Amino acid sequence: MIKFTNVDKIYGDGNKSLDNINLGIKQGEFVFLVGHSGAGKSTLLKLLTREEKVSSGRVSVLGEEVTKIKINKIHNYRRKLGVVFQDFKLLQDKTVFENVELAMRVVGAPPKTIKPRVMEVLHKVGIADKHGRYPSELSGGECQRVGIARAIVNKPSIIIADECTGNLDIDNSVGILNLLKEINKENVTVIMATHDTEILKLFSPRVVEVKNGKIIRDTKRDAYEDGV
Ligand SMILES: Nc1ncnc2c1ncn2[C@@H]1O[C@H](COP(=O)(O)OP(=O)(O)OP(=O)(O)O)[C@@H](O)[C@H]1O
Repeated sequence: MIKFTNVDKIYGDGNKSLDNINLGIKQGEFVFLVGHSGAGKSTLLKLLTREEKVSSGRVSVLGEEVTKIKINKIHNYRRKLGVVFQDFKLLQDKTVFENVELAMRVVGAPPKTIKPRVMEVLHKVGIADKHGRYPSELSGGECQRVGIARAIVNKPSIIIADECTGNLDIDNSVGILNLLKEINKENVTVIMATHDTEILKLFSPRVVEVKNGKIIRDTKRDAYEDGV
């Protein structure tokens, strides 16, 4: 469960980037976050990852109040999240396998579990045959598959994807979306910020629209008002 309660975010310039956000997301939901550039989508996601802190209000994730997590405990909290980036953020001097492997090493996974798990997720995202390649030897769609493999390898409860199809053509975007849908079936919450209205037509998840820091549309709000 993710819950934003009366959340405001004001950056140093004094403008309200988020204005009284109230939003509840149940475990296992797939939510598209949409809105024009500068609407506040990334800011909302950064409050979840604790890259930014709220100015007022509360954000709770999986029973934890995110703003209250001490700095030395943030890495533990972030293990519950898998983050997928628009620009992939792969290490160029490491192979596909090594990029995903590193995500397991940094959380101290038992060494003998690493290889089988990395290969398992590379199979899942359809890129196992390219495990020895470097990112420069992959297409954009393939790079994003590696990005997703890295995000899921530690079995997060929540996937946060900020414009993760932003650098891809429509075919590759559909492939990535289908992959996220598959992952979502395993009760992983997926929150995906996107500009891409074509993608929204492909299936009907919950759509939350942000404008000038406020939620102006939530296709499932009625259904959730009582529960959250
Ligand atoms: N670090 C920052 N310092 C000051 N203002 C910021 C900062 N980050 C974002 N903003 C402002 O907050 C508002 C919301 O930005 P945000 O990046 O959340 O929008 P967005 O909806 O993700 O846009 P885009 O689709 O272009 O990525 C904008 O007015 C932006 O200029």
